[in-house]
Amino acid sequence: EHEQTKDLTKVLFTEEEIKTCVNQMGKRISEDYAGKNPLVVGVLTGGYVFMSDLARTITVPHVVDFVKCSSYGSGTESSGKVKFQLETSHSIEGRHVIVVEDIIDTGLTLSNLVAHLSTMGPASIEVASLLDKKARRKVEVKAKYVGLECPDEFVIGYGLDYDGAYRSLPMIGILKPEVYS
Ligand SMILES: Oc1ncnc2cn[nH]c12
Ligand SMILES: [Mg+2]
Repeated sequence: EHEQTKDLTKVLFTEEEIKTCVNQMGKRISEDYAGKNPLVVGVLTGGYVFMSDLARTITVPHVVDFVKCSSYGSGTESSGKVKFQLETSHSIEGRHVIVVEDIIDTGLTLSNLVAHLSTMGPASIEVASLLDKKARRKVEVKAKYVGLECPDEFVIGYGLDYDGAYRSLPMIGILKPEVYS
Protein backbone atom coordinates (compact mmCIF):
# COMPACT_ATOMS: atom_id res chain seq x y z
CA GLU A 1 0.00 0.00 0.00
CA HIS A 2 1.17 3.53 -0.81
CA GLU A 3 2.68 5.13 2.31
CA GLN A 4 0.72 8.37 1.77
CA THR A 5 -2.66 6.62 2.00
CA LYS A 6 -2.35 7.46 5.70
CA ASP A 7 -2.81 11.17 4.73
CA LEU A 8 -6.37 10.56 3.49
CA THR A 9 -9.37 11.25 5.66
CA LYS A 10 -11.66 9.63 3.09
CA VAL A 11 -11.38 7.52 -0.07
CA LEU A 12 -13.92 8.85 -2.57
CA PHE A 13 -13.22 6.42 -5.44
CA THR A 14 -11.32 3.17 -5.05
CA GLU A 15 -8.82 1.83 -7.58
CA GLU A 16 -11.43 -0.75 -8.66
CA GLU A 17 -14.20 1.84 -9.12
CA ILE A 18 -11.89 3.98 -11.25
CA LYS A 19 -10.82 0.98 -13.32
CA THR A 20 -14.45 0.02 -14.03
CA CYS A 21 -15.28 3.58 -15.00
CA VAL A 22 -12.26 3.91 -17.32
CA ASN A 23 -13.00 0.58 -19.03
CA GLN A 24 -16.62 1.59 -19.67
CA MET A 25 -15.55 4.96 -21.08
CA GLY A 26 -12.90 3.34 -23.29
CA LYS A 27 -15.47 0.91 -24.69
CA ARG A 28 -17.80 3.80 -25.58
CA ILE A 29 -15.00 5.81 -27.20
CA SER A 30 -13.80 2.75 -29.16
CA GLU A 31 -17.31 2.29 -30.57
CA ASP A 32 -17.77 6.01 -31.32
CA TYR A 33 -14.39 6.47 -33.00
CA ALA A 34 -14.01 3.23 -34.99
CA GLY A 35 -12.43 4.18 -38.32
CA LYS A 36 -11.80 7.81 -37.29
CA ASN A 37 -8.22 7.47 -36.05
CA PRO A 38 -8.73 10.13 -33.36
CA LEU A 39 -5.99 12.32 -31.93
CA VAL A 40 -6.29 11.60 -28.19
CA VAL A 41 -4.80 14.61 -26.37
CA GLY A 42 -3.97 14.29 -22.67
CA VAL A 43 -3.82 17.47 -20.60
CA LEU A 44 -0.68 17.47 -18.45
CA THR A 45 0.13 17.21 -15.65
CA GLY A 46 -2.93 15.91 -13.80
CA GLY A 47 -4.29 13.99 -16.76
CA TYR A 48 -1.27 11.72 -17.20
CA VAL A 49 -2.59 8.79 -15.14
CA PHE A 50 -6.13 8.82 -16.55
CA MET A 51 -4.71 9.30 -20.07
CA SER A 52 -2.37 6.34 -19.68
CA ASP A 53 -5.18 4.01 -18.57
CA LEU A 54 -7.93 5.39 -20.84
CA ALA A 55 -5.84 5.37 -24.02
CA ARG A 56 -5.00 1.69 -23.45
CA THR A 57 -8.72 0.83 -23.38
CA ILE A 58 -9.31 2.50 -26.75
CA THR A 59 -9.11 -0.60 -28.96
CA VAL A 60 -9.28 1.16 -32.32
CA PRO A 61 -6.41 2.94 -34.13
CA HIS A 62 -5.61 6.33 -32.60
CA VAL A 63 -2.74 8.72 -32.02
CA VAL A 64 -1.64 9.81 -28.53
CA ASP A 65 -0.54 13.38 -27.86
CA PHE A 66 -0.26 15.84 -24.95
CA VAL A 67 -0.64 19.53 -24.20
CA LYS A 68 0.32 21.50 -21.13
CA CYS A 69 -1.33 24.82 -20.39
CA SER A 70 0.24 27.48 -18.18
CA SER A 71 -1.77 28.09 -15.06
CA TYR A 72 -2.69 31.74 -14.94
CA GLY A 73 -4.14 33.95 -12.25
CA SER A 74 -7.92 33.63 -12.61
CA GLY A 75 -8.23 37.05 -14.28
CA THR A 76 -6.25 36.03 -17.37
CA GLU A 77 -8.12 32.76 -17.74
CA SER A 78 -11.47 34.53 -17.86
CA SER A 79 -10.07 36.65 -20.71
CA GLY A 80 -10.31 33.49 -22.84
CA LYS A 81 -6.57 33.40 -23.34
CA VAL A 82 -4.76 30.14 -22.78
CA LYS A 83 -0.97 29.95 -22.92
CA PHE A 84 0.74 26.66 -23.83
CA GLN A 85 3.86 25.30 -22.20
CA LEU A 86 3.48 22.34 -24.58
CA GLU A 87 1.49 22.16 -27.81
CA THR A 88 0.46 18.96 -29.59
CA SER A 89 3.19 17.31 -31.67
CA HIS A 90 0.64 16.39 -34.33
CA SER A 91 -1.43 18.75 -36.44
CA ILE A 92 -5.05 19.16 -35.29
CA GLU A 93 -6.19 20.11 -38.82
CA GLY A 94 -8.92 17.79 -40.09
CA ARG A 95 -8.57 15.36 -37.20
CA HIS A 96 -11.10 13.98 -34.74
CA VAL A 97 -9.74 15.24 -31.40
CA ILE A 98 -10.53 13.91 -27.93
CA VAL A 99 -9.25 16.10 -25.07
CA VAL A 100 -8.54 13.96 -21.98
CA GLU A 101 -8.71 15.73 -18.60
CA ASP A 102 -8.44 14.58 -15.00
CA ILE A 103 -11.16 16.88 -13.65
CA ILE A 104 -13.49 19.62 -14.84
CA ASP A 105 -13.59 22.17 -12.03
CA THR A 106 -14.32 25.83 -12.95
CA GLY A 107 -14.12 24.85 -16.63
CA LEU A 108 -12.12 28.02 -17.36
CA THR A 109 -8.90 26.42 -18.59
CA LEU A 110 -10.71 23.62 -20.39
CA SER A 111 -13.11 25.94 -22.26
CA ASN A 112 -10.18 28.14 -23.30
CA LEU A 113 -8.22 25.06 -24.40
CA VAL A 114 -11.13 23.68 -26.46
CA ALA A 115 -11.70 27.12 -28.03
CA HIS A 116 -8.00 27.36 -28.93
CA LEU A 117 -7.86 23.88 -30.44
CA SER A 118 -11.08 24.58 -32.35
CA THR A 119 -9.34 27.42 -34.21
CA MET A 120 -6.94 24.81 -35.69
CA GLY A 121 -9.60 23.22 -37.88
CA PRO A 122 -10.32 19.85 -36.23
CA ALA A 123 -12.90 17.62 -37.91
CA SER A 124 -14.46 17.27 -34.46
CA ILE A 125 -13.46 17.89 -30.83
CA GLU A 126 -14.86 16.22 -27.73
CA VAL A 127 -13.84 16.15 -24.06
CA ALA A 128 -13.36 13.08 -21.88
CA SER A 129 -12.92 13.81 -18.17
CA LEU A 130 -12.60 11.33 -15.34
CA LEU A 131 -14.11 13.67 -12.75
CA ASP A 132 -16.70 16.45 -12.94
CA LYS A 133 -16.93 18.90 -10.05
CA LYS A 134 -20.15 20.68 -11.12
CA ALA A 135 -20.40 22.79 -7.96
CA ARG A 136 -17.35 24.81 -8.98
CA ARG A 137 -18.30 25.45 -12.59
CA LYS A 138 -17.79 29.03 -13.83
CA VAL A 139 -18.18 28.42 -17.55
CA GLU A 140 -20.15 25.58 -19.11
CA VAL A 141 -18.11 22.92 -20.91
CA LYS A 142 -19.78 20.23 -23.01
CA ALA A 143 -17.97 17.02 -22.01
CA LYS A 144 -19.14 14.04 -24.02
CA TYR A 145 -17.49 11.48 -21.71
CA VAL A 146 -17.56 12.01 -17.95
CA GLY A 147 -16.54 9.29 -15.52
CA LEU A 148 -17.47 10.22 -11.95
CA GLU A 149 -19.29 13.09 -10.25
CA CYS A 150 -16.95 14.78 -7.76
CA PRO A 151 -18.28 16.51 -4.62
CA ASP A 152 -17.24 20.08 -3.87
CA GLU A 153 -14.08 18.92 -2.08
CA PHE A 154 -10.41 19.16 -2.97
CA VAL A 155 -9.43 15.65 -4.04
CA ILE A 156 -6.05 14.05 -4.77
CA GLY A 157 -4.69 10.85 -6.25
CA TYR A 158 -4.78 9.15 -9.66
CA GLY A 159 -2.92 12.08 -11.20
CA LEU A 160 -4.48 14.82 -9.09
CA ASP A 161 -2.04 16.64 -6.85
CA TYR A 162 -1.79 18.84 -3.82
CA ASP A 163 1.25 21.08 -4.28
CA GLY A 164 2.77 18.49 -6.59
CA ALA A 165 2.33 15.56 -4.22
CA TYR A 166 -0.03 12.53 -4.14
CA ARG A 167 -0.38 12.08 -7.93
CA SER A 168 0.77 8.45 -7.73
CA LEU A 169 -1.91 7.29 -5.27
CA PRO A 170 -4.02 4.58 -6.98
CA MET A 171 -7.30 5.88 -5.53
CA ILE A 172 -8.98 9.32 -5.34
CA GLY A 173 -9.52 10.76 -1.88
CA ILE A 174 -9.69 13.75 0.42
CA LEU A 175 -6.68 14.80 2.48
CA LYS A 176 -6.71 15.10 6.25
CA PRO A 177 -6.91 18.82 7.24
CA GLU A 178 -3.62 18.57 9.13
CA VAL A 179 -1.84 17.88 5.84
CA TYR A 180 -2.71 21.42 4.73
CA SER A 181 -1.40 23.10 7.86
O1 LIG B 1 -10.05 18.79 -6.40
C1 LIG B 1 -8.93 19.03 -7.09
N1 LIG B 1 -7.79 18.40 -6.75
C2 LIG B 1 -6.65 18.62 -7.44
N2 LIG B 1 -6.57 19.44 -8.50
C3 LIG B 1 -7.70 20.09 -8.86
C4 LIG B 1 -7.95 21.00 -9.89
N3 LIG B 1 -9.24 21.34 -9.82
N4 LIG B 1 -9.84 20.67 -8.79
C5 LIG B 1 -8.91 19.91 -8.19
MG1 LIG C 1 -6.66 19.09 -15.26
